This record gives sequence, C-alpha cells and structure tokens, in this order.
Amino acid sequence: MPDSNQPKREKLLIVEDDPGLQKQLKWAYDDFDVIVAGDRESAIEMLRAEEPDVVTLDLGLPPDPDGTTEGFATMDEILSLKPDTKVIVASGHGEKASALRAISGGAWDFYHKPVDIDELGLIVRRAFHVHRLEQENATLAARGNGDGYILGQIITGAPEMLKIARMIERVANTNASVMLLGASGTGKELLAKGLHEASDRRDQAFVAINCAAIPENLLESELFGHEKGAFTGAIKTTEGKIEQADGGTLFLDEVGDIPLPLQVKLLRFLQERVIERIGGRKAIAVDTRIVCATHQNLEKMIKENSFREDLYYRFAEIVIKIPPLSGRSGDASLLARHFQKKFAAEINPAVKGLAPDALAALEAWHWPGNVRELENRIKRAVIMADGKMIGANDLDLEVDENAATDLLNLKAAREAADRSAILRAISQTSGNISNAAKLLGISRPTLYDLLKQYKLQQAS
Ligand SMILES: Nc1ncnc2c1ncn2[C@@H]1O[C@H](COP(=O)(O)OP(=O)(O)OP(=O)(O)O)[C@@H](O)[C@H]1O
Repeated sequence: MPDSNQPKREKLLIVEDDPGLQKQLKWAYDDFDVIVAGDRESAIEMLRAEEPDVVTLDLGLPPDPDGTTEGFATMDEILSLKPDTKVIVASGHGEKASALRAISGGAWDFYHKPVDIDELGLIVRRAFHVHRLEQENATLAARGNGDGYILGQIITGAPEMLKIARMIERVANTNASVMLLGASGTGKELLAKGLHEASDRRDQAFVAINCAAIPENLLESELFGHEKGAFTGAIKTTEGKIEQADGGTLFLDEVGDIPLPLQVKLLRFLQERVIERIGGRKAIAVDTRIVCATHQNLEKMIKENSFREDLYYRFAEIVIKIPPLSGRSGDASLLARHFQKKFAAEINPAVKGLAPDALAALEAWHWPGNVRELENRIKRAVIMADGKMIGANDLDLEVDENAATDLLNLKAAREAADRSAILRAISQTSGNISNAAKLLGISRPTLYDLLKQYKLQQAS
C-alpha cells in the first residue's frame, strides 16, 4: 500500500549534454526526483519551474562543449536566481583554475570527470543534507529563535551569506590569498576575522590595516616596519603589520589605495615570503596569510595602470563577492533585533524591542550604507526612543518603493508583491494589525498567517 505520509522526494537537476551519461545518472539517483537538462536555456527553465535544491552541472555545455564558458554562465545564472541552490560542478578539463573559479563563484563542490557514481552520490546526498540544515537554520534565525551566527560573530539567516560562509570555511585552511569584494559596511573585516578563526592560524595574530586611512608616506613603515634611525623620528626598531601577523593573518583593507611603489614591495613579499624593514639590511622570513578587501574596481585600475596586474593575481587567488544588505533576505530585521538588544543593554535598558512599523520600515529600506548604517540607525534609535519600543519614526527612514529585481518565477514575484503590500499597510497604520488587515481587505487571522508565512512577525 502506498504510504500517504511519505515525505516529498527531493529534486535534483542534472545539467549534462551527453545523453548516455544523462541516462546513467538518472538511473543512479532513483531515490530523488531527477530532472535533466542538456543546455543552459533548458536548465534555467527547469530551475524556474521546479526549484531544485541541488544541481549537478557539467561545465562543457553547447555551444562550448570543449570549454567552460557556457557551464560557468549557467552556474552564475542559477546562483543569481536561486542563491541557496547547491551547485556541484563537474569538469573533464581537470584544471585547478576551473575548480577555483567554481568555488569562488559559489559552487558547493567540484569533482573531476570521468564520473564515479558512488563518489558523486555522496556529494549529492551531503548537499541535500546541508541544504535542509541551512533552510532550518534560516527559518529559526528569521523567527529570532536561533542565534543566527555564522563564522563566530557574523549574524545572518540569508542563504546568500550562508553560501559565503561555506566558501570561507572551505578556503580557510588553504593558504590561498582571498580577496573580499563588497560595498562599505557589508562586513568584510568581520568575514576576514571569521576566515582567520576558521583556519588553523587561529591561535596566532589577526592584524588589520586600512590602507586608505594611513598617509602614503607612513604606509610603508606601517606594513614593513623600520630599523632604529632609518628616518627622522625612528627612535626605535619597530615591526610592521606583516611581521606582527607572522603565523597568522593580515587583513589589508582598501588595497586599491596602495601607491604603486609600495605595490612592488608587496609583490616581492608575496612571491618570496620575505620582507625587509625600512633601513634594514637583512631579509626576514615571514609566514603571513593575506586576506584583502576593496570597494574599488581593481580591473579598471589595472587598465588605467594604477594597480599592478601581477599583484592583483597574487592577492586574488580566491575572490569572494559580499552581497549588500538589501540582497540578504530577512537580515535587516534579524540584525536590527541583535543591535537593539546590544545597545539597549549598553545604553538604554528601557528599550525592549522594535514595533511592527519599525520592522516594516527596516525591511523596505535599501540600505546604501549596509550593516554599518543599520547599526548606527539602531544605536541612534535606542538613544532617542521615548517609549519601550523603537518606532519607525525613531529610525528616520522613509518607506522605499523597492526597485524590481530579477525574480525566480511567478510564485516568487507574488510573494514579493504580498510582502511589499503588507509592509506598506503595517507602516501606514503605525503597526496596528487590525487596521492593516482592513486596509488590505483581509481578516486579522489571515494577516497573522501571512506575517508568519513571510517571517515578518514582531520581535518579542
Ligand atoms: N553580519 C553581521 N553581523 C553582525 N555585525 C555585522 C555584520 N556585518 C557587519 N557588522 C558590523 O557592521 C560594522 C561594519 O562591518 P565591517 O567593518 O566588517 O564592514 P566592512 O565591509 O569592512 O566596511 P568598510 O569597507 O567600510 O571597511 C561593524 O561594526 C561590524 O561589526
């Protein structure tokens, strides 16, 4: 007798252009609901229609079956439409470069062809397992029940960031240099710290330096140190940041601001792993791992000859792009609750939470200054709040008509429209749920159900 309680089978999308291999893989995964696509277009069509959680992707797809361009274009499109997808990339080319490109582009895992069904089966099953855990974690975090922490101190429930945490964990124990790209306030320094803590260098120093904040003429000495008497004012021998981070990690923020002569000196350090202090004669060996960040367009700077291409490739063995806060579903409320509790404890314990209209305004805002802006706004609101709850007025935000983004499918578009209408109604009625329900033409219980469904509940 068929078991009506049987759980829904998980969906696996196989993107592979070889019909023989398609059949073989389909047969091997008969415990999953397998769908197959032979090229980018049909893969994206199936992603939109079926929303698979795991995808195995052959990099050699038509019209470039012997290269990787079409495969990577498919991977990028999948991850931009549905960032929580676990993409497992297969390549017959077996080059390290493809593996690095895949992982830094957000792939979950990489394996070399020819396919070993058992080995791939393990990877696929683990990917489903981790996807399930991440979904549970995201739900808990959005409800405010889970702690929502990743990599130590980073708070998020968004699949976009969980993907990045996973990438960071994977590269932490390689010695590859990592470049974090993201707008100001997206948490690059916190992620660099997270990478250090996830690596086996965690017991040694984590040293951070912002190259844009230090005058050009002092930056060399800050990085490389100096010997006593090397220049006027050098009254004692001083270690630079690179040496201070020996055995550990150096976070170089705003590398785009490093002047060209110093870029040459840094290149030498990265190639030979030795430094010379200013005024020093001996080469000192250092084992410092570099994580760097910038919000500048280094590729453009290379074209304009203001950044060295060879240094870029030394810095950017792995490039990780950090999404802006507005691209992290549910994180604005989650982080707001965290900062409200933190600042209330430090500054104004009378403030107990965020009113629904405040949460609505937070979710609708586009956050040009990212997490730093959110932190500052909540801090200010905690200081200024009259009552127990922070209201939308305390945040000094206007409800923003969200710019349309590329949505996965009609269901996702409807949900986005529902969320936006609900948030606006709550904001217009200053958080009064009965009035908001009236404004929306639905009953109060229906509105509560929708708040729950879209994870828009009020903080307790
Ligand atoms: N996910 C997060 N969870 C908790 N706090 C965060 C998170 N992201 C950022 N922050 C906090 O926001 C502030 C800005 O973060 P951080 O300095 O890491 O950003 P950044 O990208 O390095 O900024 P910039 O490019 O301007 O230097 C810090 O106070 C940091 O602790």
